[in-house]
Amino acid sequence: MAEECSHECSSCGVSGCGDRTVAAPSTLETNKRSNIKHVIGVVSGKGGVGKSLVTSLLASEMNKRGHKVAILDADITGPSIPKSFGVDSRLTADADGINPAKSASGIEVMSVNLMLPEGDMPVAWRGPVVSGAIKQFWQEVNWGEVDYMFVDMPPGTSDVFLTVFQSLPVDGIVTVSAPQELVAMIVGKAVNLARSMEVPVVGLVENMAYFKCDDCGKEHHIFGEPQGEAVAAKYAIPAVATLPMDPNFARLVDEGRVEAYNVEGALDGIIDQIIATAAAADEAEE
Ligand SMILES: Nc1ncnc2c1ncn2[C@@H]1O[C@H](COP(=O)(O)OP(=O)(O)OP(=O)(O)O)[C@@H](O)[C@H]1O
Repeated sequence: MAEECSHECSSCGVSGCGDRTVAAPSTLETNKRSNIKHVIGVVSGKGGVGKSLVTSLLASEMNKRGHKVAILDADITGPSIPKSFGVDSRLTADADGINPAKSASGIEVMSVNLMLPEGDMPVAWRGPVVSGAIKQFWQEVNWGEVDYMFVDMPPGTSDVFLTVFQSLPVDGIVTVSAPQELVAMIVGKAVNLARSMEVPVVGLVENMAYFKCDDCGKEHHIFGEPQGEAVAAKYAIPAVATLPMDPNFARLVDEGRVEAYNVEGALDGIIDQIIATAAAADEAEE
């Protein structure tokens, strides 16, 4: 404990103090038209590794299993979810709040890009404004009944990361990596931050792990040997998935038809783990 302790643990910089108390996160209420049962954050320690693509695919796979699914695009300054799903309709609102957009298969989507006059307008907001927007998406959108909400997080472990974990009742995170050693190390930062906030890490997706040659069928490890299994073992992550580098991803994202991609069961283990984590959370609440 610091020599002159003010008992203000939240503002104290002394590490390793045995008397530190961590304030329980006070999650925000949603509006009366929302009943969001489970929230899964999709994170990556680094930009451009395919986090938004994985968010879209996880949401689509969960939707295909018959669950009601929504995506909150918390990547406020680099929002790409509406484009992936071909959603560009103007949002409507009523006395209760903003109505989310809906994808072709019925996934609800809320993103700052749906509020801009033009999709290519930049969003150069400072951290607190970004955090405020995410809170508004949670509180002021008429989400309705949602079994699983996926939150596409901004890359890295910024203050927005903390906002989401402190304001939304996140059940677990899925972390996305590409197979470079540095990226794997960065995954560790996101995992450790989530754990320090007592949020379980339910899965690791190693994206762009290989490229399969159309002609000979051989798998080429363009970014080096896959290391998802090793990283998952190191951080005790229960489910691992591997996705190839596939031009069809980029094409379907460009066409706004990400839901049409067939992942051929590659994400089943992670989807199962998300459902198991949600069931455990429900049981603990009862
Ligand atoms: N496995 C893949 N095969 C081919 N293209 C991919 C793959 N994964 C992602 N991409 C493409 O790479 C680009 C970046 O992907 P994405 O936007 O999902 O990354 P991100 O991690 O969310 O980026 P940021 O953190 O900057 O938002 C997109 O154009 C996407 O279509």
